[in-house]
Amino acid sequence: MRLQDIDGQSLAEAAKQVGAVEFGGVTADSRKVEPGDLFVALSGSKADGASFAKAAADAGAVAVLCAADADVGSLPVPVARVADPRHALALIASKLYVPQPDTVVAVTGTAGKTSVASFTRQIYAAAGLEAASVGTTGVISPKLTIEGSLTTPDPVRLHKVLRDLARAGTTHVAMEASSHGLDQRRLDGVKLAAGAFTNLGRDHMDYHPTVEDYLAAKLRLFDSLLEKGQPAVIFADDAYSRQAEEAAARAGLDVLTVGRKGTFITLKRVEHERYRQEIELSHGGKTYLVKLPLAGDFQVANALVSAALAISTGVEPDTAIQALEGLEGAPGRLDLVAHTPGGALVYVDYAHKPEALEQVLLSVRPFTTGDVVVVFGAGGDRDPGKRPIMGEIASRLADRVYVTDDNPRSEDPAAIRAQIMGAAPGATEIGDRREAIRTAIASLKKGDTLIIAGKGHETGQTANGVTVHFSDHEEARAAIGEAAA
Ligand SMILES: CC(=O)N[C@H]1[C@@H](OP(=O)(O)OP(=O)(O)OC[C@H]2O[C@@H](n3ccc(=O)[nH]c3=O)[C@H](O)[C@@H]2O)O[C@H](CO)[C@@H](O)[C@@H]1O[C@H](C)C(=O)N[C@@H](C)C(=O)N[C@H](CCC(=O)O)C(=O)O
Ligand SMILES: Nc1ncnc2c1ncn2[C@@H]1O[C@H](COP(=O)(O)OP(=O)(O)OP(=O)(O)O)[C@@H](O)[C@H]1O
Ligand SMILES: N[C@H](CCC[C@H](N)C(=O)O)C(=O)O
Ligand SMILES: [Mg+2]
Repeated sequence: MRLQDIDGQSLAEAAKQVGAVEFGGVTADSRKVEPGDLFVALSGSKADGASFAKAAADAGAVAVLCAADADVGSLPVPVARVADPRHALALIASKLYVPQPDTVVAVTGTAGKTSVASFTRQIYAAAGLEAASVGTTGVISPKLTIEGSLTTPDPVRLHKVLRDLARAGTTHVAMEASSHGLDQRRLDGVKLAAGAFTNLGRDHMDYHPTVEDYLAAKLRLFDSLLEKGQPAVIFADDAYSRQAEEAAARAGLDVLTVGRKGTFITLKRVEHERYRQEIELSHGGKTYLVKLPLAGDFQVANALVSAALAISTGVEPDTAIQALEGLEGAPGRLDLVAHTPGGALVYVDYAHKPEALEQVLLSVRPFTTGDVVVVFGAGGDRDPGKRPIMGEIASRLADRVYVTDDNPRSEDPAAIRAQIMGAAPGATEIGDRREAIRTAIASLKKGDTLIIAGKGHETGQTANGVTVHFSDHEEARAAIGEAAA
């Protein structure tokens, strides 16, 4: 491929600068260059790709693409300069690694992305379509499963995954659009059929300087990635729904709102049962009664967003809504691990940010006849501001609180716990997560509900650069066995 083969103004000038150089692949990582590749130098949070341009050329890169002001030194290969190298990288990857599945939808929001991507995949599958989801828990499809790493993979990996899925016969993909992914242009170049917004809360304040910046990154999905007239599904009952609706309307999208205030799918009534909920909703002038086999108010929101994404991309409304009755929760999202022999419920959940913790604790209260108990911590090298907020939420909404370690990464675990404990009067501090889970489980009485929050599907715990195997599911089951023995 040559740069001049790629349509679009953004690369026209660069194409002139490198001439008719042919490249067979593209990468932004000098360590992954294969002979014949185009190397794109990105200025990142830790390193400046420009300083690796020489190494890339030495490894066989045939040309280098970089920012207008990048200092790549003198190189034996042609150099092209563009205003937005991350956008260029994504665009080039999208042209090189083809085809893409016919229908790709993306969901953004602080919480619910993994769940919505999973539910939408399940609805497509129930409609008889070959479907996949791509996100925090990896790539999930009938033919290709890849363990997760980033929520939104880098553009080169993403486009290779989309190509592999398409080649394997996948026609429908639901993917997560993280704020990092949107900000870093990882999804530019994906031909999207629809987008969705779930909610906005506190997250990633170590990356985004302000909440406005964080919201703006999320809204790139609507104002930069979708095309006029395409569906924008918006959960209508969040504090930021209005802003999302306005942005989508300004971009000329087809705004479809869901929720109690929603007009595309209107939520009329919810009745909580222990592990499931009965919901009444209306769509297109018809009323539906759905038995949603999941606990948690927030799962109703996620289910409605997913149904709307499926309907707006061609699934029959009756089929999409009927499919909600068969949904399975995404792994580690309010995941019922066990009933203890003593009559308590134990859930593993991925709430690692304030609003998620608040939602999950509120969600289990209606069916908890005893105490709500929570075990949680906070990850190191991530926004420290959320720690006291989560401490306050836990002590306000749970009856017993155990503060423990999450993934301390490079931080001192005791210092992280102290920041939570300072805002959680009455909480018990147990650094060792295994011991915290055991102590919490041993304390359970009939009717209690325990939430082990923060790590969800994760199977490792990272401290001081070392990751050891650790699964909240396994630990909870082992502790229940021990308590019963
Ligand atoms: C802060 C952040 O998002 N960083 C991501 C970003 O790195 P970066 O662009 O800042 O890269 P950098 O390390 O500074 O290096 C700059 C450039 O030099 C290149 N380089 C570097 C070294 C070398 O020897 N040669 C070389 O060419 C790098 O490949 C890169 O192109 O781009 C990289 C490639 O795509 C990502 O792997 C990396 O994710 C890091 C590992 C990460 O932890 N990201 C997290 C925070 C993240 O993205 N999370 C979101 C949201 C999660 C959620 O809420 O669900 C996600 O989507 O997963
Ligand atoms: N719609 C929602 N509103 C509020 N909280 C939610 C919602 N959906 C899920 N949660 C909470 O957030 C946690 C993570 O959910 P999920 O993985 O679906 O979201 P996500 O946006 O993909 O999160 P992450 O960015 O961490 O991957 C759940 O375990 C639950 O505690
Ligand atoms: N995608 C999120 C996941 C956090 C999960 C939590 N267990 C933690 O380690 O902080 C992040 O990397 O910030
Ligand atoms: Mg996710």
